[in-house]
Amino acid sequence: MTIENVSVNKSFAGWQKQYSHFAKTVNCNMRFAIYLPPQASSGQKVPVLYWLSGLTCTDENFMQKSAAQRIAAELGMAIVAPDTSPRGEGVADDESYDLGQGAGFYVNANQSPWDRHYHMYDYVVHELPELIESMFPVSDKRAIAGHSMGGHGALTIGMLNPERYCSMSAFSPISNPMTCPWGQKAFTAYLGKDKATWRNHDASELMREAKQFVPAKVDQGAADNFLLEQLKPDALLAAANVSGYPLEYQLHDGYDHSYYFISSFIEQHLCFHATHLNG
Ligand SMILES: N[C@@H](CCC(=O)N[C@@H](CSC=O)C(=O)NCC(=O)O)C(=O)O
Repeated sequence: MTIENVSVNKSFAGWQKQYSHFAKTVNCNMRFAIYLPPQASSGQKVPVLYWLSGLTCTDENFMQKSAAQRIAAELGMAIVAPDTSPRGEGVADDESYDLGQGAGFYVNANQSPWDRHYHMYDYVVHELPELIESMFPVSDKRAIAGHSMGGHGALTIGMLNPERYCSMSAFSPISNPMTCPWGQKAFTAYLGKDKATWRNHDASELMREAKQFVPAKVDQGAADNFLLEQLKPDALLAAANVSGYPLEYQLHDGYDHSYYFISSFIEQHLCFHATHLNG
């Protein structure tokens, strides 16, 4: 396996790096960012938080805007942020911001033309952790978190793979994609019309049926302009109520959908994950 280093910056006595590599699950080159805390330079294998970003993002948004590095350095936690879709000239795309490149939705597409590259679920769950755990001084203790489309990805991937993740969290997740415009558009394109397949990638559906409980934390801004039409946290809360899922949920007055919200509460999320990764 070869990976190409794209950038290196020292940050809080650790290292912020970007790499590019050919990923067989998505059949194209992918870029990811990794923050390695100082503990990783002294021979210690550190646990990893996988961060999934939202629509229009790359591997860079979270690393540049969340202010997570200082806390990750203190906690001794690596953070890995993959891109949000396959990319490149030969990769299918759409003119809109909410489909195609930058909008992979963390599923395995089974519909043409998306099925040639859009296997973000397999990339995030299997290929990327395998690479990270073989090339960097990290342990196989994993947590997963994300924002909006990435919050949907983190919650669904966490619940579908309870044995692989110690904890999961989300900011402003698309909580019930089967019933919102972003989700319906992406699922129709990538997964076709069969709603049984959609259900397997809908956090509210999975939470309602959950039998194994991956520790979960969700934060939502009350002034988020996507709240009612796209995010639907009430569906997730209702589902948690049915299954008895111990979901930690907080609604925050005045906060919107932006990284200003994420950077205000990222410390709480990293501490939540550290408790479960080190427990
Ligand atoms: N029309 C907007 C919508 C894109 C947007 O708000 N993206 C969010 C995630 S939304 C759900 O997945 C985001 O994180 N943007 C990047 C950022 O750095 O803030 C647009 O095209 O901007």
